[in-house]
Amino acid sequence: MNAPACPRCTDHRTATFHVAEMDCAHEVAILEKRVGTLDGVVTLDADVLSRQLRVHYDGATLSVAGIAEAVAQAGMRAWPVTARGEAPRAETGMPWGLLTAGLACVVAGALWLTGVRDLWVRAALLLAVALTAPGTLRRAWQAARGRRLDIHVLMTVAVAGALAIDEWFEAATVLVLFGVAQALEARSLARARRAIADVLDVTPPTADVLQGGTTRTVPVAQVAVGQVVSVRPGGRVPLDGIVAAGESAVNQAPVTGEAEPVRKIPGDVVYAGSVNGEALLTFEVSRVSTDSTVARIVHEVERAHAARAKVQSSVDRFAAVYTPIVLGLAVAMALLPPLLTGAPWLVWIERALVLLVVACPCALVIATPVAMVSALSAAARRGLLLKGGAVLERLASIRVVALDKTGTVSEGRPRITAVTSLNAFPESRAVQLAASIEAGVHHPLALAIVDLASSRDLALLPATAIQHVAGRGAYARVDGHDVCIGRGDWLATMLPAGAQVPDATAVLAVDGIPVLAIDAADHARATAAPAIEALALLGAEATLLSGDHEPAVARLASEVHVAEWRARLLPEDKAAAVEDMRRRGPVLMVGDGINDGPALAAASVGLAMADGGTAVALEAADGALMHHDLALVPYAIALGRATLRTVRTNVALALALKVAVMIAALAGVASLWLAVLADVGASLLVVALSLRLLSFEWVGGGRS
Ligand SMILES: Nc1ncnc2c1ncn2[C@@H]1O[C@H](COP(=O)(O)OP(=O)(O)OP(=O)(O)O)[C@@H](O)[C@H]1O
Ligand SMILES: [Zn+2]
Repeated sequence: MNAPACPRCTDHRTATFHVAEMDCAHEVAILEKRVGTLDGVVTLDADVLSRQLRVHYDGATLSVAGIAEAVAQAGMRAWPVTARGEAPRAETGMPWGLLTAGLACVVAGALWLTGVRDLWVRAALLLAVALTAPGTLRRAWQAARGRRLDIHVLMTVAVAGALAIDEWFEAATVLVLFGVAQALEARSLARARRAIADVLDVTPPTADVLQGGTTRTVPVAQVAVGQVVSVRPGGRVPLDGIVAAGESAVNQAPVTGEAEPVRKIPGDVVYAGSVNGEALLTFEVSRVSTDSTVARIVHEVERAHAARAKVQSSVDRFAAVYTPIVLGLAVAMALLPPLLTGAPWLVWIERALVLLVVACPCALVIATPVAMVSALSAAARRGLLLKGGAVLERLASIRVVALDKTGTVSEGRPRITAVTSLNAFPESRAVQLAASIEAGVHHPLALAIVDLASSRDLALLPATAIQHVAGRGAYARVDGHDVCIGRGDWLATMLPAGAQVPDATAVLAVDGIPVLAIDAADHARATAAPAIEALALLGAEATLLSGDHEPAVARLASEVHVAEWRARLLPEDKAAAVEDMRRRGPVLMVGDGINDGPALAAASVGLAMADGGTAVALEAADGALMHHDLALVPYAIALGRATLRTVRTNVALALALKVAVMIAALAGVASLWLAVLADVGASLLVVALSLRLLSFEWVGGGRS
């Protein structure tokens, strides 16, 4: 993987590690302090969900071993991850020790109830403690050595305290419950990771390469650009490429999210991860596997995981002060009542131990990343690529939506509706000259004008010195004349003062005299009107931005029921218009990312229509629509809101549970195992609620 250029390294490298102990905010904070400050480390991304640590460093001053060493000094172990998704330790398998310990607790309880006391009960409890304590003790020791205070240390202190005051039953049940909690949490997180990976992991591992008349099946990583690959009917396309032979309907939903299969004929682009339809296709590979569109999407989504949202940072900050405060409270609770009022020590120590367990902020910390990652994956599956939780967060607040007209709301395939000759210039000659320039220009209008000329059987004349001025028009020398075509106001500045330029989509001038007015119309996309209606349901007003002249913009606006529009904008005016709209609230701008880069950047959130993933669009914006479905615009806002709502619910639930246990502890009705149960419950609840976002659907209507 290429590291981004940065001035701080002479030898850029990026390494990814799996750190099994990194399951809470403490660990991340410690790693940031210990590893982040190492000589040669440029950036450090820690992802609690995948327990991965990504380090960008200067290979000249630091090595993978050096980083692993620093992690070890912090009391954790770092395993280098070589390929995506490869974790060194599977957290599955039957936890026999835990089951036996649980059974021992049940037996002890039963014996105690039936009146058998002391020896046997104690033996059963001892067995339970012996089976469960070592794991927790080892982790606590690692943490203590790295001067970290984590849940294992808290648990060890709590259990030691319980044993010290001769509460064997408490100690054993707490250890067993804690073991169950850890196992469940690991399992549900592993499930979350798998669910997310499944969404994104769509490319087959091998490709059928045609070489000298035979087909060889080789790993996709070994296929080079230019090789010819075949895909059987029903098979998955292994790499990005251009169809060389065959004709088939291809379902590219896994890549672009579009539901309908797309017909592919020779010359068309196919994307790795798409599913081939009814016929054999052969195609020439255009990108190596690590550079395919879907690989880039995965890369963006993975990078997005590390980009922290504001809520996440504030939750982490809160967790960082929460733990010491509750710990302080626990110490005060153990000491003050007995010292001040002479209350019995045992009672208050036991109550303080409960607080130690409540002090673990894990459920709070895990609340945000699981929700964010689930939402980002759900979006990616639908063809909406978002660059991180921060984007989701800003989407939630959107009040105004600016839509670029041509290519975004309209299909971007204008047809010429009228041509009017001016100053008695022959119309055919004018159309011929216009098409001769436009043949050398890349613009939707240019295509329409060339089409018009060919439908009238007008031959194109050679044009020299063609200049295209973005958002304005073009000029050239054609057949010995100075020919200029473009928007009226721009053309007026190119002509001798006082020239009469009519109002039209474009005007053609020959040797300084306007000779042809061209009117064009473009169809609205079928998805535009419903999307704008859905936006209204979400309380977001839509505004159309266009470089076209007023009548054309007004016509399209009324077709899709947009009350507000702005016409005759130059590309730089669009950015100013967005700035202006921001006074009314956060603005979402949707454009095609080519002429409207500045406007996308000026908006609170800029989404580009990437249509299969042009790199430009991905880089310029906060996200991209991988296919032309405007329904993704209201979906994005609804998803952002649902994500924030989930995060807030999660944090509130986790806090409420903890406060309830705290109050119960103060009142003396909470036991240690109840505290552990509340802690597990909170973590599991938070993960379960967040995973619901994986299947988030929004089609307009009540929710949100
Ligand atoms: N190649 C061209 N030929 C003729 N006119 C052009 C050309 N390029 C631009 N123009 C003129 O400049 C105007 C603005 O062009 P621009 O490409 O910025 O936007 P647009 O095609 O109108 O799309 P949008 O509605 O998204 O702004 C066009 O409406 C047209 O009048
Ligand atoms: Zn670097």
